[in-house]
Amino acid sequence: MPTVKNIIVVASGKGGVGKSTVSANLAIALARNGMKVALVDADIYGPSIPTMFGIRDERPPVSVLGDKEQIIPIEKFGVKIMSIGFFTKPNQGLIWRGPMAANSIKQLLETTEWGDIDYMVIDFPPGTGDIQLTIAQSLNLTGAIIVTTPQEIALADARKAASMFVTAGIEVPIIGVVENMSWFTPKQHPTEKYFIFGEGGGAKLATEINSVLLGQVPLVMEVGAAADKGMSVFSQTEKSVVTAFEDLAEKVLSAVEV
Ligand SMILES: Nc1ncnc2c1ncn2[C@@H]1O[C@H](COP(=O)(O)OP(=O)(O)OP(=O)(O)O)[C@@H](O)[C@H]1O
Repeated sequence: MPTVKNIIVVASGKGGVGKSTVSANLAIALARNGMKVALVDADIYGPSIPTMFGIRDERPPVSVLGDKEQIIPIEKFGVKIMSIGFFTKPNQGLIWRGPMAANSIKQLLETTEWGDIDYMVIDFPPGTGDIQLTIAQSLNLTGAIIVTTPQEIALADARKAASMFVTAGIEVPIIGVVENMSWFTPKQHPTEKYFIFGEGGGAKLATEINSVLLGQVPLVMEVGAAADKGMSVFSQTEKSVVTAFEDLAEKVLSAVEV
């Protein structure tokens, strides 16, 4: 993909820790900074990006140039989006084996007409399977962001995901760790923080893997509601999450220059 300057993968060990939420809102935040941004949903067995962007029923058009067919990504909130979810029936899971799934992602990336892109964010499936390995080995990745909740069981899996990137032959720099669902602040008690999943886990992981903590995203009910309705968190009244993603984008912009 010669027109794509930087490819950043967002990975986690455990599922459900907020990897897609971080991928989606990081992409939107980078676009709000004037960057040309693409978002690839590589979470092939549970693609949630189309729902999060409210584009689940859309089908990307195909452009034909001579004998070459290219898929045009769907654009929303300033981000060019591609997902295997556009090509599957809702409620129907994929039952592909790893190599087939990995190849379909590769093909999807190669046949999409991206245009000039400053940052491509790839939302990885959780864990360290064939898809992650194939993408890490075949694309020239700029770096990886590890998402975790502060909970020890999430951290244990996040360590494994991080170790994949430092394995010989893969060697993708880890840009940093994002701790999601860091605390909960009830509306009635705006000065209080409840550390539901524990405290300091993201920072601990960052130190262990010789990296940095890029940010902490609080647990906010509207985040889940916005995802279900296909709304950006940036349209919310709850500013703590907006600030968290703006800060994250700033850190990524200074760590990975265009
Ligand atoms: N900070 C947050 N506050 C409230 N809800 C959140 C937050 N982050 C994520 N969620 C919600 O938690 C659920 C899981 O998030 P998400 O889909 O981003 O996780 P994931 O790690 O990508 O999961 P998987 O890879 O297993 O599909 C979603 O319903 C999402 O809206």
